[in-house]
Amino acid sequence: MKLRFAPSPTGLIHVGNARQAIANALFARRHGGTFLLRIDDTDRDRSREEYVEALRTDLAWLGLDWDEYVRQSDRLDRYALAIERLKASGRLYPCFESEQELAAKREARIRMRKPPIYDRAMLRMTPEQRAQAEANGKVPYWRFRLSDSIVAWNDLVMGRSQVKLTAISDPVLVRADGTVLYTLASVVDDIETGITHVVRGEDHVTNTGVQIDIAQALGARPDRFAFAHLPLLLDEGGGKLSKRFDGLSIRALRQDGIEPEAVVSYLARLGSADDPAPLSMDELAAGYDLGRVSRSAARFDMRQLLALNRRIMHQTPFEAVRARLPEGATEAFWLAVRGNVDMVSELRHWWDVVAGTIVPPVLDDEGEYLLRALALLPDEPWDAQTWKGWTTALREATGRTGKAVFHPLRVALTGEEKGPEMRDLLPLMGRARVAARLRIAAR
Ligand SMILES: Nc1ncnc2c1ncn2[C@@H]1O[C@H](COP(=O)(O)OP(=O)(O)OP(=O)(O)O)[C@@H](O)[C@H]1O
Repeated sequence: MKLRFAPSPTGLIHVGNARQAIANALFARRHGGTFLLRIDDTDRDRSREEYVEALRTDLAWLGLDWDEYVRQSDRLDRYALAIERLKASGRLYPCFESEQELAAKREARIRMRKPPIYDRAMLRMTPEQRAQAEANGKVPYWRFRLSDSIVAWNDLVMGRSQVKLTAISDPVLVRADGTVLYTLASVVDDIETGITHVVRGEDHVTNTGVQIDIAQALGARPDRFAFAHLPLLLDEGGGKLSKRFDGLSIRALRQDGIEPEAVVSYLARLGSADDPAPLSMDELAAGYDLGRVSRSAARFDMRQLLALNRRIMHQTPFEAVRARLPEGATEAFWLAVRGNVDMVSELRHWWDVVAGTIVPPVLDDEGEYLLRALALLPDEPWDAQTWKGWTTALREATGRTGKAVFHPLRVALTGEEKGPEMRDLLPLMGRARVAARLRIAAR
């Protein structure tokens, strides 16, 4: 078994693209198959080297290792052979119509209530007419003559699927400048690199019908590939994701401080019969089943991702995050705060609370209480019992109970209404810092 993820390097990959990469990687891992990363860079105008690097980095960050790596731009000679073969069998035919001519024909067909597909006029061109066109300086581009048939397959996600080829224009596979289009390059690669399962987005369903036809024209058996089309992922407003707006790019999530395990766990199960849970790649792969993926579009929900991220951080040991913590942060700090933040990037604030400077609020009505608290502040050394001892003494001295005891202290010392246990924060702050903040807040 062999699978591939085949992105075009035309922008930063987003969560929708990543969902396909994860589906391929997990399916391959589940069945002991091979996972190939293929860079579909035949479109020279839109492909950029920096995006090739970016997608390798982003996939590696997600923990998706590939067993093989292929670039379409390295395989142009293979496509040239396939082009010759299709020309020789008469399946590729030269075309000379300009964009304007095609647009005019389309409009005419719409007026005549005919489907606006290519009319195959060039297929009926005589050799003399072709010679005449070339003598006039025209260079042909090449279309593939589709079969007059319905192509059907058992989709591993969508179930029985079919594409009626007579309802589609014969696709252009070679441009006038001789460069090959993705539609052909992809088939040649899938055949020659031994791909068995093509798992990709629903946007490719029509392509699949066409590509099965091309594969057969190149000598492949009709059942050469198994197909799975996953529904597209939409943004929170139900809009389309795009590589050109990088709000939901993998890069942006990484820079925001989200854990890769959270992204993978979330995307692996989003829009499936299984609830997202914080699981390792092996655990996810063990139960991965394309049959459990829903057939309708799924929406990306940042709150769900953050909830998962929080759960993952809660389980993460100090050593695993150490390098990403603020400089000087200790294990005690990590254990105190990890259950109270959605992302590692929020830790900066809590590090300032315990080891740096914050601007504590002035608590107008609590001045007297805070000064009492200052007077009762125990001497160091401090430990996890210090908070209890201090607040018990305060309760007895002031007659206060419940929230009225703790809340003014929390706000004065952290500047926040909520947060990690004060019991854990207090020893990290130390007496001098606590005393200074009480004085400021009491003013
Ligand atoms: N919103 C989406 N949800 C799920 N999968 C998607 C989404 N958009 C693209 N894909 C899938 O991502 C994979 C990589 O495709 P590709 O690199 O062509 O992405 P693309 O976002 O469509 O980019 P481009 O605009 O450059 O064509 C394909 O399997 C494609 O079906």
